[in-house]
Amino acid sequence: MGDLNHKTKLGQPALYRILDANLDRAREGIRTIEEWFRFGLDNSEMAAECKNLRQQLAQWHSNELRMSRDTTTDVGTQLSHPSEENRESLEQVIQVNFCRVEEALRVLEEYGKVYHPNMGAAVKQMRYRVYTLESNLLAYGRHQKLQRANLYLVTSPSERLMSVVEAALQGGLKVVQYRDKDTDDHQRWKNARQLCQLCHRYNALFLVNDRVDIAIAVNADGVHLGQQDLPIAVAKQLLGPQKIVGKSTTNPEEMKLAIAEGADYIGVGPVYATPTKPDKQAAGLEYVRHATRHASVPWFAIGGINMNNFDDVLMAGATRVAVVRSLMQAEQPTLVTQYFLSQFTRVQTLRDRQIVPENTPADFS
Ligand SMILES: Cc1ncc(COP(=O)(O)OP(=O)(O)O)c(N)n1
Ligand SMILES: Cc1ncsc1CCOP(=O)(O)O
Ligand SMILES: [Mg+2]
Repeated sequence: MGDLNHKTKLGQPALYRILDANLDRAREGIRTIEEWFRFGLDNSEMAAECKNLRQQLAQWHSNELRMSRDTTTDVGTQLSHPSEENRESLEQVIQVNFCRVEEALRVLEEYGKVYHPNMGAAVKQMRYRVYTLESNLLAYGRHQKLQRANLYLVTSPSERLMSVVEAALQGGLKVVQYRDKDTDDHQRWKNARQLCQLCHRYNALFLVNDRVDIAIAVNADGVHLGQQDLPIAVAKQLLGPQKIVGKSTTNPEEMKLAIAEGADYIGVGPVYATPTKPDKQAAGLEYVRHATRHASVPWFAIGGINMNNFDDVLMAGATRVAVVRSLMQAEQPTLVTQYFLSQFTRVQTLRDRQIVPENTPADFS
């Protein structure tokens, strides 16, 4: 094992060099993450937390530790892995830097215990704060994706399940819900796992209908609950606060309650009668107009929506729509997705030019 307190060529203990290198590593990693919070996300709260962590680390970075640095004799400076040279996306940059910071903090925590009686505990606290920051970032990213999504595919059992979903994702779809009332749990779990991986490959959200347990098992982005399912608070307790919980509503009272209970988004419908939910009465465009005026969370008009009546739903004020058959039964799901998305862009352009008023249903009757 060698002499643990042996001196380096410059007469400094190895411990100092380890602490110095890892304080640098942690601070650099946090700075990299901080820049993204500040310039990429415009999130001052998360940027401030990074700054605070950096400042706390700086307090441990004493002159005696800095003086121990000797890069010329550091055998580690020559060691690099090809994967360190390539970054495929900004997301990967952030992920890699979180790993780097967490590793460096773990090293500081362990060796810090030898250096100063308070260092191990202080760094441990910081490590947990970094974990919290990471999970807040994940939650923030999920909610951003939800905010930006216009089109939502709710699946139905199909032999073409994976290929239809992938085709829609290729068309730009950003939210998918796995809904399957017929299959056994083992197959449900397998489908959900495969769909979850597929959606994440396309940077899309993946939610599970009704089943919190399956959502947890496959690490889905969240769950969609109906009026008869678990309460939102219970689902959030099980899933964790960073996941998305959506709720179906069919009338203004259910909408008010779902929002008060903390739904991250709501389904508004069925707008039209639909064979996908034969026992539900249509709520009509009137309910869409109500949502346009009163919903304070993202909401998706759902039920019987297709390419023919889509414009009516948009003109009633919907800016987000969920469909089952229109995509699941489409011969060319990519093209249908692109069509729906292009119509959202068209109407948004009209709204921006104030040809169609913002958040007010256009009355064309
Ligand atoms: C986006 C969205 N909105 C509404 C529903 C319907 O949910 P629910 O009322 O629980 O009915 P089932 O889908 O479980 O039959 C939904 N799934 N998604
Ligand atoms: C799940 C659900 N919830 C309200 S309507 C509906 C089904 C919508 O299916 P489709 O888009 O095929 O009419
Ligand atoms: Mg349900």
